[in-house]
Amino acid sequence: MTIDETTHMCFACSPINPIGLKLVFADKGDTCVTRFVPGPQHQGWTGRVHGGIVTTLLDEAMAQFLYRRDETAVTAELTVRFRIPAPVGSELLVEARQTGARGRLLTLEAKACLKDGTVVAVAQGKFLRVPPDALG
Ligand SMILES: CCCCC/C=C\C/C=C\C/C=C\C/C=C\CCCC(=O)SCCNC(=O)CCNC(=O)[C@H](O)C(C)(C)COP(=O)(O)OP(=O)(O)OC[C@H]1O[C@@H](n2cnc3c(N)ncnc32)[C@H](O)[C@@H]1OP(=O)(O)O
Repeated sequence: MTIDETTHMCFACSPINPIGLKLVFADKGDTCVTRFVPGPQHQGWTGRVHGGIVTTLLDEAMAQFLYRRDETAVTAELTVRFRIPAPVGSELLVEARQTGARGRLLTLEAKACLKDGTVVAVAQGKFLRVPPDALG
């Protein structure tokens, strides 16, 4: 599946979505990685990044892992454990890897860490393969 990079508006990864996170991904070994510095506009409780934003980072890293390997799949289930509050202004390193595949079901995990390696949040994701034309 090929996405038109000039028109897609994904909140997480589009370079042209004006309110998007504009994440850029790379493959590193058997993982897919990105970095993000959350700003004050991404907070929930004062000084802490909104959990939905952290969840978006984890979900998108897993989806990108699959997309970059020519899988067309959607998030069917997502579990996130928030270990510590993510501070606004501190870079988050996010990485995702695949943990299994059975029929249409693909399982992945992702984690978000601070630069010193402290784990902020971890996620388990289940993705279901769908026909490429189902994703527009
Ligand atoms: C890799 C994805 C593409 C990513 C592209 C990335 C970058 C490209 C650049 C730009 C693209 C722009 C945007 C990027 C977009 C998104 C990235 C983030 C990812 C998301 O944000 S994505 C949105 C949220 N997501 C949804 O919007 C899904 C809504 N939902 C559905 O679309 C259906 O619900 C579906 C398809 C999931 C299933 O529907 P269905 O009708 O096809 O299948 P059905 O329900 O019959 O299940 C069949 C068999 O799977 C089993 N099964 C089902 N669910 C299970 C579970 N959770 N655990 C264990 N087993 C499960 C059943 O038990 C059954 O098993 P059995 O066959 O044995 O009976």
